[in-house]
Amino acid sequence: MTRVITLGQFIIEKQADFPYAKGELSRLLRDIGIAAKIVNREVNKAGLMDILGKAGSTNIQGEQQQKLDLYADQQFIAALKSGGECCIVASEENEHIIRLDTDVSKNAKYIVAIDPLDGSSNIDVNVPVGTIFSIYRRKSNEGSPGLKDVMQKGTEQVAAGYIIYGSSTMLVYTTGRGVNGFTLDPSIGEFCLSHPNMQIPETGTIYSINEGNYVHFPQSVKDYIKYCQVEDTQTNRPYASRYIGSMVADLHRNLIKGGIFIYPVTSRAPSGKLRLVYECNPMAFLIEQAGGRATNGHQRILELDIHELHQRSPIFIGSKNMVEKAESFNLIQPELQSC
Ligand SMILES: O=P(O)(O)OC[C@H]1O[C@](O)(COP(=O)(O)O)[C@@H](O)[C@@H]1O
Repeated sequence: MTRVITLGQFIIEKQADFPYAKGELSRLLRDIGIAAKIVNREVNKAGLMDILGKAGSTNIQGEQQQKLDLYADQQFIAALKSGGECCIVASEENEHIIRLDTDVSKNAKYIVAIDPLDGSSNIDVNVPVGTIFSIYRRKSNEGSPGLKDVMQKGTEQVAAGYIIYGSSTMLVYTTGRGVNGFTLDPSIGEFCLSHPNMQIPETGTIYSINEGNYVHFPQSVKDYIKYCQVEDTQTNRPYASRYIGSMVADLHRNLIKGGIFIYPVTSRAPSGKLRLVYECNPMAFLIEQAGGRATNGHQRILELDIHELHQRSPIFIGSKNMVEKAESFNLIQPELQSC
């Protein structure tokens, strides 16, 4: 009989990999797991609860906030606050950083950047949504931590991952030593190791991009889409077009099957749509740890400088060979691309 390894057990066992670890990161990952279970419970019965639909407010991105966006935001912040291992949260749903200044948290070592509910446009239609998280070690030793502790390059992340609320609920994360996936077993209320050492295939036959924006894409992106659609059995083309509209769900599929996910600049979104700090950086860290590649068309996402908390970036992410191929279409500096 195969041994069931729960997330908690796995985290403790892996703690030995970090000579300096005193359990804080383990406890922080545990807290994220707890909040994920609470959010999962509401997502699963969303149709029965007054939790679908708009909340009537907009976030800093000018997006209509969904009730579930706010619910998930509150649950993750509450779990991180009571856990005491996190001193600052940066969330898609909050314009400013949130200082968790309880007696315990204010001296905590870690910063969490989070997209509490990714794929908001899919909430009401029962299509998989997710949560994306990124963890940094606090830089400032004196005084209270601040924005500069959050505005670290993606290369500084100590851990990152996502939760996908789909046909099953999974938590997939990395601490810089590979990627592991855990499936929630509702009968015991535990995330159990189901996908050890996940590796994204070096190449694939799936491309994910919102082709509804085609007319707004730069010529180089249009050329790459055409390349994906050309008949060529040698290279298994045409590729299949798959786009769920939840970054977590599209990347989870590509992580398992191989593929490329693209959200480029467009004439309507000259810096792209997805947010660098809590969407692009955590997914780039995870996909790179699984053997893939993530760039803004020419520069590694993880090396991009952070100027603003809710900064956006174009992203080309997934199977290494496919991203390199896309880059060969002269995907030059985003701001220089004519749309
Ligand atoms: O509808 P579009 O423009 O294709 O955008 C879809 C993308 O936007 C997102 O929904 C953005 O995330 P949020 O739902 O967290 O705002 C991604 O999950 C998805 O990949």
